[in-house]
Amino acid sequence: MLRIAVPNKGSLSGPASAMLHEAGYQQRRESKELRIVDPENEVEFFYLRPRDIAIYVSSGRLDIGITGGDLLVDSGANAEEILPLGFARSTFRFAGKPGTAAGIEDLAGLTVATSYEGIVAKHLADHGVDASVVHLDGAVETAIELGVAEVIADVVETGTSLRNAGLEVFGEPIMKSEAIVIRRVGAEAEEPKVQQFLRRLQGVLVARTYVMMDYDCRVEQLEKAVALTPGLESPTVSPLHNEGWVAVRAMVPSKEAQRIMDDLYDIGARAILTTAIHACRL
Ligand SMILES: Nc1ncnc2c1ncn2[C@@H]1O[C@H](COP(=O)(O)OP(=O)(O)OP(=O)(O)O)[C@@H](O)[C@H]1O
Ligand SMILES: O=P(O)(O)OC[C@H]1O[C@H](OP(=O)(O)OP(=O)(O)O)[C@H](O)[C@@H]1O
Ligand SMILES: [Mg+2]
Repeated sequence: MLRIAVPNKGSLSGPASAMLHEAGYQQRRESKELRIVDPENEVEFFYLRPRDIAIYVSSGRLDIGITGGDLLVDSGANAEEILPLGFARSTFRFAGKPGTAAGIEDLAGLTVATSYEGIVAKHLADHGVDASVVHLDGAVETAIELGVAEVIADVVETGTSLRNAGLEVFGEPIMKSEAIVIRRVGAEAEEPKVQQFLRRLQGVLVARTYVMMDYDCRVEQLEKAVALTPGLESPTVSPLHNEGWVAVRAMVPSKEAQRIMDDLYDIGARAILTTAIHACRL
C-alpha cells in the first residue's frame, strides 16, 4: 500500500485534498482525521503538519508527500521534488520598514525574524552576511513593530500582510515556491504505484490547464489552422461530408482558448467549440 503525507492545515491543505479527490482518491471527511485508508486505490493518507512532511518522507516511512517547495528547503530533509502542483505559489522575501535596507549586503549586524530559519540562515551564509536570525512561529510581520527584529523574511503572495504592517520588500527574492510532490532522495524511481499516482496528478493538472477545441475548416486553411492548434502530440483531422472541409480536434491551453478561437475564425474556421476535459492520462 502506498503511504502518502498530505498537509493537515494551512494554505496547502484544502487545495492538496481537492487535487487528490479530483484524481480519484478518497479524502478525509473531517479535519480531525489523522489518517485514512483508500482500499480501492491501495493508498493510505496521513494528514500531517506541512512543515513535518519532508522529515517523514526523508525517513522512508512514508513513500510520498505533498508540501511547499520552501518548506522542503527549510527542513533540510533528504527529500526531493518530483512533481510541481501549481498551487500555493509564493515568493520568499526580505522586508522591513522603508529605508531599512536595500539588499542583503545591508543586513550585517541586524536581526532577521522568520519562521523559515533554515532558508534564511543558509541564504545569509551563502552571501557571506553576518546577521542574527530569530525564529518565530508565525505573524512575523509584527516582529519589527515590537522590536524583536529590524527585518523579516517571510512568504509573500499578494503583499497584503506586508502592506498592512507598513513594510516593504527589498533585495532579490530569496526563493520561489509552490506546492510539490516529494520523495526520499534515492528512492526507487520506477516504482509502478508511485508512477501511477504521479500520472493521476498530472492528469488533473492537464485537465485544469487545457480545454478540448473542435472546429471545421477548409482544407486550404488546414496548415494555418494546425499551426494555431498544434495540440500536445498532433491534432486529429477527420474528413467532413462536405468536400473540401475537415474537422479538427486538439487540446489548447485554457488561458489562450479565446484568442485562438478569434484567430481560427479570422482564417475562416467555423463551428469552433471548446469543451472541458474532466480527466486525462497523457
Ligand atoms: N498566502 C499564501 N499564499 C500562497 N501560499 C502560501 C501562503 N501562505 C503560505 N503559503 C505556502 O503554504 C506553505 C506554508 O504552509 P503552512 O501550513 O505553514 O501555511 P500557513 O497558512 O502559514 O499555516 P500555519 O497557520 O500553520 O502557519 C508554504 O509552502 C507557503 O509558501
Ligand atoms: O502576501 P500575502 O497574500 O499577504 O500572504 C503572505 C502571508 O500569508 C502567510 O501568513 P499566514 O496567514 O499563514 O499566517 P502566519 O504568518 O501565522 O503563518 C505568510 O506567512 C504571510 O504572512
Ligand atoms: Mg503560515
